[in-house]
Amino acid sequence: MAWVEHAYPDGDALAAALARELDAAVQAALATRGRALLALAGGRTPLPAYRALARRWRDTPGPAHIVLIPTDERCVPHDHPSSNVRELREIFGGTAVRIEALTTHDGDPARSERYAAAMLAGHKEPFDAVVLGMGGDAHTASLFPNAGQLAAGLDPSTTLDALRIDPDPLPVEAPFARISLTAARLLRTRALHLALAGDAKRDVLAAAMADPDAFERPVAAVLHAPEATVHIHWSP
Ligand SMILES: O=C1O[C@H](COP(=O)(O)O)[C@@H](O)[C@H](O)[C@H]1O
Repeated sequence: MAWVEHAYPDGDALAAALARELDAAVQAALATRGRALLALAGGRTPLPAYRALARRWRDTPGPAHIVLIPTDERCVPHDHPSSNVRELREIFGGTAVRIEALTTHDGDPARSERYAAAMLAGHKEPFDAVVLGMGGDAHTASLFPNAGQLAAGLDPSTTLDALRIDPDPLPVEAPFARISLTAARLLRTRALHLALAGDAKRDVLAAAMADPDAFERPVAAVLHAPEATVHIHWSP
């Protein structure tokens, strides 16, 4: 386990730096393997970085063979305001990337869980980069503390790439079942970034750094994973 902490004066600086990191990971993957695979968190914090990345890719022709997968998704229809895949499709519109959903178009949780398993079976290679966010309750992706499926989502030896998670209680701002990549799948990556903003989240992060109990604070599962180097990007 290792952490590299990057503090920025503001969200714009965080976005620019994270976009540069992701672009570099993608360009290296394209140069060596001819394709790139990223997993991208939902939520508000990383969106400016994705917009900066999309601008780069619109300005530079030819970044094809790039696949983007959400780290987690709310079980809502794809045109719903809370849909992470809708957000990614809007942001990366006009670029040559392919965006895979973790859910069926109608967002049905049971069908979506099966759909995600089948889709991810076609993407078994390590991610070139993963971007995680973190909630105020220390959830990451949709690995929520207290969810009935959390143990399965945290199991380091699981063969599952993704699973349904029912947050308990449901978050008021997005009260939906989720499909989340498992911690094991998230950790199968060449680069791991955690983006967060504000003093409150910095305090939650500090608690998770000090205590490896991932049932209490699921983000601890990646912070304390034996082989992982987590790049932590923070701005006020
Ligand atoms: O529910 C979610 O929240 C977290 C954090 O989001 P933010 O808006 O506080 O940045 C996010 O990482 C996760 O992907 C998302 O589904």
